[in-house]
Amino acid sequence: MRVPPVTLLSVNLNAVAQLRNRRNLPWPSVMGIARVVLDAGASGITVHPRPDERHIRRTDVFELAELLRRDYPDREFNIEGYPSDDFLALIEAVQPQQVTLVPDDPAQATSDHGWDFVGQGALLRQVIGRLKTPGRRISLFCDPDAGEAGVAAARDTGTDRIELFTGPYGACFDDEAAARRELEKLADTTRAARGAGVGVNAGHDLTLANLPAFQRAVPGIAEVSIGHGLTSDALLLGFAEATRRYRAVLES
Ligand SMILES: CC(=O)[C@@H](O)[C@H](O)COP(=O)(O)O
Ligand SMILES: NCC(=O)COP(=O)(O)O
Repeated sequence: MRVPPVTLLSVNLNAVAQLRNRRNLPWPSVMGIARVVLDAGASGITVHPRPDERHIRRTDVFELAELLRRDYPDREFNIEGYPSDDFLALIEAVQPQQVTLVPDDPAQATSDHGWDFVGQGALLRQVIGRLKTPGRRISLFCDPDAGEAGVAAARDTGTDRIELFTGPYGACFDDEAAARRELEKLADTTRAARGAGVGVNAGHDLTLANLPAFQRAVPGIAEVSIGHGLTSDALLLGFAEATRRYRAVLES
């Protein structure tokens, strides 16, 4: 598979929506921050609307889709979630360019594992058959140690890409040896995926501190989606500067 020229940055706005939802007020504005990060060069916007609307609301999803379509037609909308009936209907109404399917149950605090591609293969094949259109790619959340067997089972679902779950790597911020071991798993799974013709995205707990080593050790990533870390940096730097710094790492 051809090496992507540069790893793209999709900014996840869940954390911005979560801050807004502390009050029944419209700020910080999810749409306003979307504009700032897109103007600073983000290649797209990611959201993971959860059933309880604890952060991103259904209305945000429609407004962001309209913003991207109207003012940023060259950028992508990536919507993540478990393929419930409500989620599938939302995707069909909004028509994003990428859908990332994640095996979360509704009560889950955050995403913490990838799909069982064998055990849930039938479900995934059926959902992907329904969601995949010429203008839309599908990505499946994937454990870092999926390896060749996992990737082969993922490919059999018909997915275009996998998204590596980088949470365990992010959790090694104070343990270099453990971080190296996580990077090896991520690199092995990426090699296997690319060898099988499956594209690779990555995300969860990536930060300005851990992204450079990830970039060096795991080449060939098409896109990273980053929210929590970038939002934390933006509290100090502002969203435009934070976006530029993440892009600079990805383009170095
Ligand atoms: C699919 C994934 O990796 C998650 O990182 C997700 O987008 C984050 O969800 P929360 O913002 O709800 O923790
Ligand atoms: N798919 C991962 C994502 O969108 C962002 O996760 P995080 O940076 O908020 O951990």
